[in-house]
Amino acid sequence: MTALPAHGCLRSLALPRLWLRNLRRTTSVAASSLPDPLTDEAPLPLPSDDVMPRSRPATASSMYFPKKNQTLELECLSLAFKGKGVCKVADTGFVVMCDRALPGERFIGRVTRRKGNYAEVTKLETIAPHWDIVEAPCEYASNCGGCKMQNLLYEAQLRAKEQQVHELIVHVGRFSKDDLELHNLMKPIVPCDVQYHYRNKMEFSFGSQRWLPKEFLGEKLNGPDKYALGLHAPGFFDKVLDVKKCLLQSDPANRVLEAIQDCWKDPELSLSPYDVHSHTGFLKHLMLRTGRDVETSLPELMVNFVTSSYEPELLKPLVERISSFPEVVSIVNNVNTSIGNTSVGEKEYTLYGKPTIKEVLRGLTFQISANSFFQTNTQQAEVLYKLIEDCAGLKGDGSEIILDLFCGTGTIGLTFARRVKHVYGYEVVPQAISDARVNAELNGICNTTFVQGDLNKIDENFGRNFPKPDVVISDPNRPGMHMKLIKFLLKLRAPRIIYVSCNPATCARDLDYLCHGVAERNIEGCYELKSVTPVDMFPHTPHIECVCRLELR
Ligand SMILES: C[S@@+](CC[C@H](N)C(=O)[O-])C[C@H]1O[C@@H](n2cnc3c(N)ncnc32)[C@H](O)[C@@H]1O
Repeated sequence: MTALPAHGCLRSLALPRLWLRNLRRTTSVAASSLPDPLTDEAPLPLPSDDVMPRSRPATASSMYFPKKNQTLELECLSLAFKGKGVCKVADTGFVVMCDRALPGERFIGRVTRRKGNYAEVTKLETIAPHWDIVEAPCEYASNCGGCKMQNLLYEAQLRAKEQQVHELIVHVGRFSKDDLELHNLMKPIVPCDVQYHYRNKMEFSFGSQRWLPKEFLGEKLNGPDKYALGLHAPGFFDKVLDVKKCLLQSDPANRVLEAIQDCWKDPELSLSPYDVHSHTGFLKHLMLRTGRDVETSLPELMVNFVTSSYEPELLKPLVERISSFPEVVSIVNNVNTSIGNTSVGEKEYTLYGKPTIKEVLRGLTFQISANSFFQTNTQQAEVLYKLIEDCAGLKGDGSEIILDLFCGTGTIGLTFARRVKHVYGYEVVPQAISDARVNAELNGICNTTFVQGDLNKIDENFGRNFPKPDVVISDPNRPGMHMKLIKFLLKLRAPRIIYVSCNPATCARDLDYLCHGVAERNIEGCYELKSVTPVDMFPHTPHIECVCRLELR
């Protein structure tokens, strides 16, 4: 594993700084459905999807505002969260955000939306390519919503991610630049050594409206040719880009995808994709999970068909075909009768083989069911967990208590269990908790307690069922921690918190609360931020993971 230099990359900080300046307390930024850390109820004043500009100093450019549909010549300066390019309108300095624009690129864009004091544009034509251009190896790269950065040199992707985290820690987390430099808080981003075929889980959608790239728009599609199995076209919930292969998943998973693509549209099978408008049709999603046979270390696959009703006879031809692949050890059917787009079924049926697959992480064996959370990049999860363990600084004498918040299937806590006295894990998904208990048993670990519960709804009794922890691991999903949990942690005063985050914006906000408090609520922070290490878990995508170490002051 090699690490890149931390700050050799901050070549375009000036512009993002402008639009991040007033972000932290804004309420008028892009709509967010996040829980509110301030009021416990209202939405959080932080954008979840985008980190958007709110106010800029009055300059000549602030007098300028482009009209909807206007075409502009633009230059991309940096990447913002979710991989959108932060761009400047030539001559005015006005800021626009553009999907798929990359730093250094000059292009013509059309204004699609005005939002507060900035605009969103769609790229029409590149005038001069971005710095660090490379050829994207995937044939779908320019149209697929999955990997937006495949044509950006990997080192440049890392620099952009590192820069984003740095910006958010300074401007949302309110850690001064001097503090950061002084204490050398910001660690270099940890790259991902394997940049393709790293995902152990992919979820494809069946769609009745195949999405066609611009160049094929004139083509007339009839009957099953209109159907698609693949990834949603960016910005469309109802249009699906038909894909035969995805370079992010394993080779066996690609062989299964190809086999299903080969036959599912055959009219003789009478299979129909679910239509999200009319709410008719059968096939909703195809989830492919790759695990490992613990004896042979060879890949083993779970195929999960998500359907709108339980009709195993309809799935039989597909099941027969894919069960002939030696790697396929589990075929399940999640039946979801709701009109929503979720892949979790109200009921799950095993159509072939076992209901679960296994994977090995940090020397432990984990059982994974169709709907349980498991780190999606197993190889990089090894790196992530090692980093978490290093940050936790365990004594290793079996005396310490660990509180593992948002524990999923218990993977982090379980990998610590042999070195500590006891692990207490909390998680909202009941199936993940039962998997965590099975995982403890599977590995002969007896010093863990996993409890199902919603950490957004804790009350004053929370904390009575476990002793004061020496180390808290908190690994929330994208909305970050609820204010109730932040208040609890500030009262608990555990000596160390390791905050693991997949959303650097909410991470920076929560670090701010834990360290600086919330003045308007009379809440005092009591932690000191010791380090922030970005980790690239998902090359070619805008996602960034961070591991942060906090010590009680
Ligand atoms: C990023 S995952 C981390 C899982 C685990 N730490 C791991 O490394 O595999 C976040 C977990 O938080 C759980 N979660 C989300 N909201 C929650 C809530 N309000 N209360 C408790 N758990 C929650 C999710 O189900 C998911 O398992």
